Amino acid sequence: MNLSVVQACLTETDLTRIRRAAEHVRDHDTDQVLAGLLPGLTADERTDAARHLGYDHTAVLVFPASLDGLRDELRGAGLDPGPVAPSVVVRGRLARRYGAAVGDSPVGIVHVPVAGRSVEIFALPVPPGSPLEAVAADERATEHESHHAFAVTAPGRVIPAGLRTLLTERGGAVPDGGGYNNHENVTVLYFRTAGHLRFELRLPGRQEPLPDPALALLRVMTGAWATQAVRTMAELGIADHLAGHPALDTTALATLTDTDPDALQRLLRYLATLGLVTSSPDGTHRLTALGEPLRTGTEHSLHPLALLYGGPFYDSFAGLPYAVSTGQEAFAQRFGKHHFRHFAEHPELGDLFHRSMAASAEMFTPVPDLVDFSGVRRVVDVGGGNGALLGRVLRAHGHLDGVLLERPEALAAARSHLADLAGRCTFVEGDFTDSVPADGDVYLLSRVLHDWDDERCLTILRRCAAAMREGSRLLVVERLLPGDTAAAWDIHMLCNVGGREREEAHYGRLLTETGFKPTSSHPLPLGAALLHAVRL
Ligand SMILES: C[S@@+](CC[C@H](N)C(=O)[O-])C[C@H]1O[C@@H](n2cnc3c(N)ncnc32)[C@H](O)[C@@H]1O
Repeated sequence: MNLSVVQACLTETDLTRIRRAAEHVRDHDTDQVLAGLLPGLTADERTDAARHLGYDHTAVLVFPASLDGLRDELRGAGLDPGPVAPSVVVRGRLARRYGAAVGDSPVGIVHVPVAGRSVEIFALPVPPGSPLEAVAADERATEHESHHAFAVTAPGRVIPAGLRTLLTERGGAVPDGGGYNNHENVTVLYFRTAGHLRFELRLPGRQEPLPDPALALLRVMTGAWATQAVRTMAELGIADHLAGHPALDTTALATLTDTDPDALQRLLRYLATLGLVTSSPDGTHRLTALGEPLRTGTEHSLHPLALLYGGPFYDSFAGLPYAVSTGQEAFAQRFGKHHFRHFAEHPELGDLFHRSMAASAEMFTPVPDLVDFSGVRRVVDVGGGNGALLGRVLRAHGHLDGVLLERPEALAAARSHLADLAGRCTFVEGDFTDSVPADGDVYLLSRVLHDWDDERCLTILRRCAAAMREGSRLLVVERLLPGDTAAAWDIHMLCNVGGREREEAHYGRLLTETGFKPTSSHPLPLGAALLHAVRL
């Protein structure tokens, strides 16, 4: 009987890959590994993350002729390997990738300590001449199993959940499976990065697995269903009914809303998954904090926005591919004209638009205190809408008077909103691309420039500059890129309005080119900012 055993026989290529992994572990700290994997994270975000997780190991899959003698060979290469154990996870992944080719081949796992961390070596035995040589060649080329691993040090669920959100939503990592390992009492979660690298998060104890990426994508894909469910909730006045009658059951709500009880029950079940209502086991429903702004008549009600985004702007959003292909707004293609003209011809839509703009007027709250209005007599609001901003400024500073320039159809809403300021406010019907009222000390341009392309913005700003005295001030309110909110509204501008959201520096260039000096900026609620400029 031949008692000789096949020796491990690591190839020079695999030994080099192991040495490289060891060098990486030795030469990189947590921040550097995070930066390499997720370049989208800011330095501050990496620093925050590194408070709760540490770079733990780097893994590499190698292909010795046999698992026997593997530790000796690694010792011969100057490493100090621990015992070889079977790896069920990597074996399973290889079997799924290569099917029968992997057959019953075992996969070993051995840890080699390096500088307080380790290299995790997976070994799939590939005897000379075996069909697994093709698997080895493919895996060496693709490095599917190579990854870096971080150990989360924070206990509990709150910080691990926050880390997962940071890595996926800010870092762009995509969840790639994982599970609970009861031998080590750790939950291992795998991720892929935009650059096709893999990493692993080792969390203490048993943690909820991340949603399957396909499920997460389905949730994104069906966002239109959520928009329509919210619009239906708004149209039926469900928030008002639930707020007015605590603990309504479906039958009672169906009577109040004149709806089919079964269909209403199904809508409420979906709205509950969106977090807008909660339903008790006794069959009654309640409004949640998220659903609360859908009530009508409250100070910052979002009810009109739910109707606008679920109504005309929803119809035109179906034309987003057209807008992206042509750079033209889809609203005009869908309704035959620019939205300001379309709304002017449909007063009920115009009214809805102005009430919708007022719905986000919360962003104006700090403005009266952020600006020094001493020495100011007149404030001119250019394209002032229903006067939500001008009204706030005039009510906070009794010595000011105001002028509001608007399109004719918008002035009625402004007159009604500013009725209490009648003696102090003048309403001017006009077109800001023709001229702007003179004789103001401070000019407001709130959410106007984002409606237009650069060329039209330059015209509007030139008309302002022409009307303004040297040294008078211009205040611009806009959402600023970069930022998730501005990125979303930028697509809305592209598709529905024909304008765009911009970075602060972009507004700076437009202002400088038209005779202004940008001086400062302040963040406002709802992702907006107040930009100050002086007329030179
Ligand atoms: C997005 S709204 C902003 C309204 C208001 N400033 C605010 O922040 O709530 C833009 C406003 O510009 C007005 N507008 C559009 N074209 C205009 C024009 N050519 N001349 C004057 N106002 C115009 C619209 O009627 C609309 O009220």
